[in-house]
Amino acid sequence: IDLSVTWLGQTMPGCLYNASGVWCREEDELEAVRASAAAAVISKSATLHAREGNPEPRYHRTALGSINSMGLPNRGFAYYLDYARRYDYGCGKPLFLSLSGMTLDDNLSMLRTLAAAGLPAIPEINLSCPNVPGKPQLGYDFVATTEALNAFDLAWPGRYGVKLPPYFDPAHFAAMAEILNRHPRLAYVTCINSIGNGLVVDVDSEAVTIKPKDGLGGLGGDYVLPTALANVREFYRLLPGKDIVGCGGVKSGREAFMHILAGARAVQVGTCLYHEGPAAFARIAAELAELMRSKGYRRLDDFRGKLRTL
Ligand SMILES: C=Cc1c(C(=O)O)[nH]c(=O)[nH]c1=O
Repeated sequence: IDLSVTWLGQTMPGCLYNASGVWCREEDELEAVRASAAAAVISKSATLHAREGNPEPRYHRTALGSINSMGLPNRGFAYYLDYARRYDYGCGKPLFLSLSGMTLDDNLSMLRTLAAAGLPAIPEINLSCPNVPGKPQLGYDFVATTEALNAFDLAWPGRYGVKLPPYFDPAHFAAMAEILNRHPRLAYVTCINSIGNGLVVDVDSEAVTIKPKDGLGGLGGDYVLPTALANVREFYRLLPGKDIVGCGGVKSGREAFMHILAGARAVQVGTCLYHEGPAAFARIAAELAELMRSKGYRRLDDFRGKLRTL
C-alpha cells in the first residue's frame, strides 16, 4: 500500500499532516510532528509580532469535537522563520509556514522576508481566522480577498497556498473559485478552517464553555466533517490544476479516505491530533492502508476524486 503524495514538485512519504494551529506553536511541537508518521509539517499561523492570544479558557472539547477561540497566540513570524532556516528539508517532509497577518501589509512584509530568505518552506496564507475580535474572516470578503491575492502574487515569487473558511452556498463556491483561478502560482487551497462562531452550552453550569467572545468559537471535529467534505469536493471540481488539502473531522482512516475520495491531495488532522498527539498519524495511516487493502486499492490515485454520485 502506497500512501505517498506527489505535489508541489516533491513527493512526501504519506498523506497526513497536522492542521495549522494544532501541535505546532512551539519548536518542540513542530519537531514532534516531523518525527512522527506525519508526512509534512505546518506551523501555527504567524503574525508579525508575537501574540498572547485570547484569555482562557479558550479551547473546549466535547463528545463531537472542539470549539476554540485561541485568538492567534503565536511566537511571531521571526520564530517560525528561524525554525524554517534550521529545518531538515532532506527528511522528505515539506514544511509549510502559515501566515495570518493582522493587516495585508503584515502579510506582505512576512512574504517578502520569507522570499528574501530563499528557503524551501512553502507559505500558506490564512484567509479564515475567525477568532480575533473585530477582524472578520478575509475569505468571506471577496473584494478584500481579490486585493490580497493580487498583492501576494507581487510579494511572493513562488508557489503558495491559502487556508479557506468553510463556504455553505454554491454561489459562494463559484465566486471564490472565480477569484482563486486567476492566480496560477496559488498551487493549493486547504479546506476547511474551523466553522466560525459556534456556541457550545454547558447545561449543568448553564454557561458557555470558553471565555472569549462570550463563548463564540470555531468548531472542529465530527461537527464539521460533512461541511469539510463538501468544500473539498466543490473546490476539487472548480479549481482545475490546483490541489485541495482536506481538513476537518479526520479521526480515523475512514474520514481520511472520505477526504481523498472527495478529491483531497493530502489530509490534515486537527482536533484529533490535539487530544491524541502525534501518535494519531501512524494509527490513521494504518487504518487508511487497511481500508484501501480491503477495497483492492494500492495507491491514493486509485480512488482520489472518484466519489460517486447517484
Ligand atoms: C489563525 C487563527 C485561528 C484560530 C485561533 O488562533 O483562534 N483558530 C482557528 O480555529 N482557526 C484559525 O485560523
